[in-house]
Order: sequence, then structure tokens, then C-alpha cells
Amino acid sequence: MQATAAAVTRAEFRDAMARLGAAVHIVTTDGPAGRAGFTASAVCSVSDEPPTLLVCLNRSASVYPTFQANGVLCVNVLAPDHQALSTLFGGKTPMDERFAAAQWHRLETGAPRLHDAVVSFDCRVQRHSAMGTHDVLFCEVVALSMGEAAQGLIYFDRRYHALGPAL
Ligand SMILES: NC(=O)c1ccc[n+]([C@@H]2O[C@H](COP(=O)([O-])OP(=O)(O)OC[C@H]3O[C@@H](n4cnc5c(N)ncnc54)[C@H](O)[C@@H]3O)[C@@H](O)[C@H]2O)c1
Ligand SMILES: Cc1cc2c(cc1C)N(C[C@H](O)[C@H](O)[C@H](O)COP(=O)(O)O)c1[nH]c(=O)[nH]c(=O)c1N2
Repeated sequence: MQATAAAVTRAEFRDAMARLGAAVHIVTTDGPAGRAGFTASAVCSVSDEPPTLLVCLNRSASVYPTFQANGVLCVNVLAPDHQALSTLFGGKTPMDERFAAAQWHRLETGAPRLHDAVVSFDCRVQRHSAMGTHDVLFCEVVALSMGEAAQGLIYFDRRYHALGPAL
């Protein structure tokens, strides 16, 4: 099936995007506006000088005002064991219940770092830009924490898949 740009519906776009596999993250914040976190697949490297990544956040998400006000966040890259945690942070669960399901620490900014994340990027949001339903947050990485295992959790075809070295 082929569709031209003008004729691409939301449903067609989502069906197509479901075939673009992506790593899964829990993005957190803490500060004057309180603590919040959500599951995100729309995360990408932008520049290594200054070290910068981007996160796309839906402006209709309940967490949006908290991220907007705090201006800091931590991108926690998930491992295969974190499937249930990803589901918890990707639904409508109250914030305290989300955070009660795992252990958290802090790096520089105070945004929660997941203790067994594959890697965590602690960031200050330098800029944000609205596009359609989402804000693109440009985040400068001010501290890093590398986990022990280099294994990944991928979201592809609306399901989770474990990623690790071939045996
Ligand atoms: N970028 C996002 O905001 C994003 C990404 C993945 C999932 N989700 C949300 O998670 C839930 C389950 O998603 P699913 O993948 O099982 O099925 P789905 O059919 O809702 O989404 C399929 C794919 O489309 C993209 N997508 C979904 N919603 C989007 C949005 N609002 N803006 C931009 N891209 C979007 C993602 O790549 C997603 O994996 C949905 O509520 C969805 O909105 C949002
Ligand atoms: C696998 C997967 C991937 C994503 C999401 C979900 C799931 C299951 N969600 C949706 C987001 O996590 C969800 O809306 C949050 O729970 C926010 O909910 P509240 O509105 O704050 O309760 C999501 N939302 C967003 O704004 N950007 C993203 O990149 C993603 N990616």
C-alpha cells in the first residue's frame, strides 16, 4: 500500500511508526513543581558538543506542566527486565505508584535516576520547540551513569523485544 504525504492519516502514520523499532526510556523530573515520569520512545541523540539529546513530549500528557516548570530531566534507558515498569509509566497510574515500583537515586540535577538503568542521562532542558501535538525538548547532558549490563528493551510492532548480544 502507498500513501502520499497529504493523504496520510493519523492511523496510517501510527501503523507505519509501529514498524520503526525504538529503545524505551523512563524520563523523570523533580524540582519546585514536584516529581513526575513517563515512558518515552521518542528520544534521540542531537549533538556531542555540547552533549545534547532530544525528547518528544505530548503537551496533553498530565506530566507536561511538571516537566515544563522544572526544566531538568533524567533519561533512563530501560533493560529487558523493565517491561512492567515501562507499562506503569506509560499509563494513567498515579505518580507515587509509578515511583514506588523501583529504586531511584540522583545525579546532578535532582531528577530521579533509575538505579538499574542501562544508562542514565541527567539533563537540563535548554530549549523546547512545539511541533503538532508534541514539544521537542533539547536537553544538555550534565551527568551520566552507566549501568552494568549492555542489554536493551526495544518497542517494535506494538510489543517489547529484548536486545542483547547473540549467544
Ligand atoms: N511519541 C509518542 O508520543 C508515543 C510513542 C509511542 C507510544 N505512544 C503512546 O503509547 C500508547 C500505545 O502505543 P502503541 O505503539 O502500542 O500503539 P499506537 O498505534 O498508538 O502507536 C504506534 C506508533 O506510533 C507512534 N505514535 C503513537 N502515538 C503517537 C503520537 N501521539 N505522536 C507521535 N507518534 C505517535 C509511536 O511510534 C508508536 O509506537 C498510545 O497511547 C500512544 O499514543 C506515544
Ligand atoms: C512504549 C511507549 C512509548 C511512549 C509512550 C508510551 C509507551 C507505552 N508515550 C506515552 C506516555 O508514556 C504516556 O502518555 C504517559 O503515561 C503520560 O501519561 P500521563 O498523561 O502523564 O498520565 C509517549 N509519550 C510521549 O509524549 N512521548 C513518547 O516518546 C512516548 N513514548
